[in-house]
Amino acid sequence: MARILTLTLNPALDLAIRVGPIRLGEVNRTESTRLDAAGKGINVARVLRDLGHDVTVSGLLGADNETAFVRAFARYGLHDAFVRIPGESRINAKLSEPDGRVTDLNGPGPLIPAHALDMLSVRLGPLLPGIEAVVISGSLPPNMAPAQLASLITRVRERQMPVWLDTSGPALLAGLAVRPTGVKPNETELAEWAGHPLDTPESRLQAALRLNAEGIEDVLVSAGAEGVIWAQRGDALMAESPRVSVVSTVGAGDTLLAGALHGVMSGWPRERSLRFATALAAESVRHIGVGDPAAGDLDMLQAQTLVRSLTVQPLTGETHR
Ligand SMILES: Nc1ncnc2c1ncn2[C@@H]1O[C@H](COP(=O)(O)OP(=O)(O)OP(=O)(O)O)[C@@H](O)[C@H]1O
Ligand SMILES: O=P(O)(O)OC[C@@]1(O)O[C@H](CO)[C@@H](O)[C@@H]1O
Repeated sequence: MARILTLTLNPALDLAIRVGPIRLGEVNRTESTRLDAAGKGINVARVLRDLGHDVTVSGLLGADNETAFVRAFARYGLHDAFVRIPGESRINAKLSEPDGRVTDLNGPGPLIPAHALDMLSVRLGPLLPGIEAVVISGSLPPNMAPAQLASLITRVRERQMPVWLDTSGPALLAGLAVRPTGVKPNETELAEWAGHPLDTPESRLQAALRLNAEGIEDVLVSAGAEGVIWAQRGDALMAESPRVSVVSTVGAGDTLLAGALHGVMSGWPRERSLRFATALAAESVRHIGVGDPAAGDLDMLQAQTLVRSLTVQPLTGETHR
């Protein structure tokens, strides 16, 4: 199994709230609430660890409310290489309604001190030589410039190490410009890069292929219940998700990325990796939290996941299914 590092620059405590149909402006009684150490890179790490990898988590963690994170790292078997910064990591509220609608209220996170990224570099220096893949996931702290993310990616790439990126907005644009090995935008995030809506599989495919052509080897575009496109060096596969009843989609994208990377690191054919990742992501939406590789019906979910090739005509980019 592989040694993998995930970086979460702006982790969060996720407050998952299950509630009946929300009545805005009124008192709503919730069905359940729970608070978990999260943030995209930490979620990815949990799934990879459950899949048997040796996973180190790093990034920038607020020292004042670190206890829940430290306990979670111990419980999940993750090596803690987070740099502590003053203040508290944010709390993100996730409201799940009975019809499957999920509303995310994500905080900005704490401001980071001027020397925080230097401290992170120092921390990562001795770690990186033993690492086989790096995942950088989630938003940036409010005072971290997208260019600083780009230089972090570049420094890791200079060590010939694969870097997978999952972020959004200006950070995604800056990250894409320096060509990580792989990216996992959802359709909204990719649309920001493309500059127009990507509401059909065809438009998502075209955008993914453009990224391949610009030098990003693996482009995994998630589109919720509509499934996933995985474009690799101009050759694309599409997976249709199995139907499941939705409790919370929070962490589905992280589960998908972890499942795909697991396939890559295990040397599986891409079709197998995509089927596995898509089924595991569907498993995750049935409950709060990331996907569980030990779920008893994962094989059945995989059998219900349709993967097909999208045959690409190189010059026009026209597709035939
Ligand atoms: N309703 C659903 N039914 C089945 N599978 C789903 C559903 N919603 C999401 N998934 C699976 O999870 C994957 C990731 O979901 P989505 O596109 O919402 O990612 P995301 O926006 O990055 O999520 P997040 O940032 O909350 O982790 C989808 O491509 C799909 O495989
Ligand atoms: O605000 P960001 O960093 O973009 O996303 C943070 C977040 O929504 O992503 C995870 C789900 O993917 C959650 O655990 C977490 O709250």
